[in-house]
Amino acid sequence: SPDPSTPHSWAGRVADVWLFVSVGGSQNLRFYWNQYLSQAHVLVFVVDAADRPRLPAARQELQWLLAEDPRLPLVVLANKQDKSDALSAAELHRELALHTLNEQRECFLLPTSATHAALATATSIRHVKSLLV
Ligand SMILES: Nc1nc2c(ncn2[C@@H]2O[C@H](COP(=O)(O)OP(=O)(O)OP(=O)(O)O)[C@@H](O)[C@H]2O)c(=O)[nH]1
Repeated sequence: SPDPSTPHSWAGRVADVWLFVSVGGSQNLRFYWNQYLSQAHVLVFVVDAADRPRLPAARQELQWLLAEDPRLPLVVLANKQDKSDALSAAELHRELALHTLNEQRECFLLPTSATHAALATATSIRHVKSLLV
């Protein structure tokens, strides 16, 4: 059985458990988003990079969320990269105005795809999730 006096004890590892909470993006759920922020260690914001008409709304929602916590690290996933009309990570960086974030904020922007075909690739959204938690 694990020795609780060692730094690698089972008891120590319990404290490292991560909880990944996926909160829906539909309009009626956005009201609750900020309630998760106070206990969050990182915000993962998944954007449909192929849905150009809704990018201004995504930018606004993201900026509102970030205003709640100036230090919360941010990971933006530029999802649906399998679609030919998807914006690249660089284009999404511009559309979401990520250059306007304060310099203390850690921000990572990653191209992802959540399709079955992408599961085996480096940009699989599942791969990114396993890197994070
Ligand atoms: N082509 C493609 N379709 C995707 C990808 N990710 C999600 N979809 C599709 O997009 C649609 C919406 O996906 P959801 O996962 O329900 O979207 P969501 O925004 O997480 O939904 P909520 O959690 O309710 O906000 C579904 O039909 C998915 O199959 C992707 O990377 N590529």
